[in-house]
Amino acid sequence: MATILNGKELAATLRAEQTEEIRKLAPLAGRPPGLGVILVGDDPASHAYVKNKRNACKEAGIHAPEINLPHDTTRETVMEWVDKLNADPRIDGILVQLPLPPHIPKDDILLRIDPEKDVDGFHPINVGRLVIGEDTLVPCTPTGVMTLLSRYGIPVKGKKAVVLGRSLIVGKPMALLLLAADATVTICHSKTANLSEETRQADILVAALGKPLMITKDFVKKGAVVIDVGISRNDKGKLVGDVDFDSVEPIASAITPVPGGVGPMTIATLLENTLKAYKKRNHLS
Ligand SMILES: NC(=O)C1=CN([C@@H]2O[C@H](COP(=O)(O)OP(=O)(O)OC[C@H]3O[C@@H](n4cnc5c(N)ncnc54)[C@H](OP(=O)(O)O)[C@@H]3O)[C@@H](O)[C@H]2O)C=CC1
Ligand SMILES: Nc1nc(=O)c2c([nH]1)NC[C@@H]1CN(c3ccc(C(=O)N[C@@H](CCC(=O)O)C(=O)O)cc3)C=[N+]21
Repeated sequence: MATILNGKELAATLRAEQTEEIRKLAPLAGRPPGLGVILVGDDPASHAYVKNKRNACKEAGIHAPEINLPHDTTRETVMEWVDKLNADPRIDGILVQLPLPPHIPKDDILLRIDPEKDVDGFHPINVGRLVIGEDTLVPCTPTGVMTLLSRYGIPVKGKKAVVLGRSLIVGKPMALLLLAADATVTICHSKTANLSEETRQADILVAALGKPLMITKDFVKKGAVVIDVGISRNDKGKLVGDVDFDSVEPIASAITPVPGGVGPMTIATLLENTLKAYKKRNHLS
């Protein structure tokens, strides 16, 4: 019987802490924190994420204007909106929802965001700072995973961690954070020769593939900690992760559910990063 790592519950606890902190800081700064969100097109998964963010910001007292742009918006228009949010003194964080439509080059947009407002941690300056080991804004999902591990008292130092996936948004920063926490880290991807041979070595296994239920018990060492980042919808429209929870849970020592695991921690961390940028910009401790 594995410990279920309840991200939903922990995220609610973190949000309560954030709400309290914002209540104390807003009078000192003369305004609440601000998070500007740019959403291009009408990808339903993106809208669901934005809706959850909206509710979390409202609850915590974060000013969170949303810029909804049609699918056929030009690169220049998105750039102009980024410039406006960069220049807006009430805005501490900027999030451009990914994926962008194919005609808008993602790298150009991410490069335009002021690194001090880059609450997603995707700007090359912030990626570089993370690699160097400087304190900076770090991508929300992997940071949320580290918070989940630490709040549940799961040791990372000296453990063998295997990360499945190497994206900018999850896999790569996840591997860097585990490395910074003194794990021995292996990163696997679609060209990895023998995936289950690698994953069966893992004390901590993080799946961020986007392949529904691919990770069965055959990929998992007994007693491993299993973190499921994947979010897909099955044919009934239900959310499922990359991990086959029913087969893996009996042999794992701890495991995250989907939904209710990593997803809510991503949103709690987005608020945390917004708070971090707000405090820095206002010279509050
Ligand atoms: N819970 C949350 O808060 C979040 C969840 N997600 C979810 O996490 C998942 C991953 O997202 P993201 O990182 O953006 O996805 P990407 O598609 O950008 O990356 C997927 C990675 O998995 C690798 N991969 C795919 N198939 C296989 C395979 N069969 N064997 C080995 N490696 C494979 C790819 O390898 P290669 O590089 O070789 O192509 C790639 O590195 C998605 O389900 C997404 O919805 C994402 C962000 C936040
Ligand atoms: N610039 C940018 N930054 C991101 O961080 C980013 C992004 N673009 N694009 C899309 C992915 C995906 N992502 C999710 C975060 C939380 C949930 C989440 O809260 N999930 C809930 C359930 C949500 C529901 O019920 O629909 C859960 O897992 O329990 C889902 C998905 C962030 N991403």
